[in-house]
Amino acid sequence: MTQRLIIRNGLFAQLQEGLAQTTIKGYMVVEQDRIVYIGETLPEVYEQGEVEYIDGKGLFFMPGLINTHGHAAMSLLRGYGDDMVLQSWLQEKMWPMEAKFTGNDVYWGTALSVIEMLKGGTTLFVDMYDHMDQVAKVSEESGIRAALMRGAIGLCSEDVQRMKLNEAVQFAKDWNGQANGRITTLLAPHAPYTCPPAFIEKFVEAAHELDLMLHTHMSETAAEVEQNVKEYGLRPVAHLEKLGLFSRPSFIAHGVHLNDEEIATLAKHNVGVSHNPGSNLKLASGVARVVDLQRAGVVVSLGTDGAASNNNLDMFEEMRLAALIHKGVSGDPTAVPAADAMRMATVNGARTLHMNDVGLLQVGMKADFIAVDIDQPHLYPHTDLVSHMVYSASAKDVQHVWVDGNQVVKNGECLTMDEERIKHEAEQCFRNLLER
Ligand SMILES: N[C@@H](CCSC[C@H]1O[C@@H](n2cnc3c(=O)[nH]cnc32)[C@H](O)[C@@H]1O)C(=O)O
Ligand SMILES: [Zn+2]
Repeated sequence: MTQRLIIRNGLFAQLQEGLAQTTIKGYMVVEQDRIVYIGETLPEVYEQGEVEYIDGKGLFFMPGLINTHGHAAMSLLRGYGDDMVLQSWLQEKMWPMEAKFTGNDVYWGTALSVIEMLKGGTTLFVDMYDHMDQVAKVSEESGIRAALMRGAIGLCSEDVQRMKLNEAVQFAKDWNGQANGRITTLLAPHAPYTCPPAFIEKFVEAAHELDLMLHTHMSETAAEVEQNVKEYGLRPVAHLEKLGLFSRPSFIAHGVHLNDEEIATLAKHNVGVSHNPGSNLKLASGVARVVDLQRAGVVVSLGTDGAASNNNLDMFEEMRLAALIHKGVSGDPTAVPAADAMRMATVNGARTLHMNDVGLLQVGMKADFIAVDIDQPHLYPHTDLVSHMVYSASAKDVQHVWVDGNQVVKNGECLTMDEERIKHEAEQCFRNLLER
C-alpha cells in the first residue's frame, strides 16, 4: 500500500441524502485505509510526499456494493434444483446436499462466490452458513470485508442444538474484528420456522452477553406466515418480538409478507430489511413492500441470497430489479428511483449492519470503493451515471476494486485470489458431492 492514492479526473458518486447532485467531478484522496479528501480541486498539500496517481478518465467511482444477505458456499449448488417451491427446494434439494458439505467444500464454494463478488464490485458481504471458519479464512485471504455468522437450524435434538449454539458463539468470539477489522461477527438463528422458540431465546441471550447483532430469515413466504400463526398464534414479527430478537440491533432477510402493523413494529425497533428481489422472484415468494417499508422509516438494503436461488451474485442486477419491480407492482414509475436503488446497495447496507464508516464516498469513510468502466456503448452518452449504474450496467463492467485502501481487483482481474484454481476446485467439489 502506498502512503497516498490520488484519483484525478474522476467522476464520483455522491449519495448522501439531500445533495443537489449525485456525482461530482474532480479528485479523491485515500491515505492508508481512509478517504481523506474528495472535491473539485486538489489542495496542494496532498501532492507532497509519496503519491500514487490514478487517472479517472473513462471510469465512474462509487462506494463498494454491500450484499446484506447470502450463503456464499451455496454457489456449489448453482443450477442444482431450479424452479421449485422454497420448502421442497430446501428439504429435497439443498439440505441433503448441504449435509454432505465438508469444510473443504465450504472453503471452495465460498472462494468461488467471493471472487465473483469482488470482481463484480461487492466489497462487503453478509454470510450465514456453517463451517464458518472456512468462510472467515477466505474473507481474510481475499481482502474482502465480511459480516459473518454461523446460521443454525434447530430442527434437531437438544444436544445438537447446544452444539450449534456453542459453535456459533465460539465462531463469533474467535473472529470478531479479525483480518484488520474487516471481519465482523453476528449471531443467527436460521428462521422462526426452523428454530423452536427456546432455541431462538438462547441466541438472543448470547447476543446480549457478547454485544452482537442478530440476523434471521423472516416472512419469506405466505406459507411460512400461516404456519407461524397456526403453531404459535402469532405472525412472525410479533413472535420474534416476543422472543426478544428485536431487543438487539438486528435485521431480517426477505420480509416479503408483512402487514402494516408488522412494518410499524420493525420501524419502531429499527430492524433493517435485506431485500432479495432476485431470490424472491425465482422462488416466487412474492414481492416485498419496499416502498411502504421505506415510507415507515425501515432501512432497506439489498442482498443476493445464495447462488442456488438467484443464480448469480451480481449486485447491479439486484439494484436494477429493485428499481424495476416496485414500479411494476405499484404502477408508479417514480417508485424506487435510481439513486434510491444505489443507496439500498451501498449506504443502506452499512446502516443495516450498524456500520458508520462504509457505504459512501465521503471524507472519513473507509476506502471501500469501485471504478466502473463507462467507456462502453451501453453506458453512453454520459448523462446520468447513477442512472446508468442501476439501469444499464452489470457486474462485468467493474474495472477496479479497493477494500480498506487495498486494491483487490485491477483491470477486471482479482489480485488476491487464484481464479483458475478456484474454478477447478469448485467443479471438483460439486462432482464429489454428487458421488458421495
Ligand atoms: N446447515 C446449518 C444451517 C446453515 S444456515 C444457511 C441455510 O439457509 C438455507 N437457505 C438458503 N437460502 C434460503 C432462503 O431463501 N430461505 C431460507 N433458507 C435458505 C440454506 O440452504 C442453508 O441450509 C444447520 O443445519 O444448522
Ligand atoms: Zn437466505
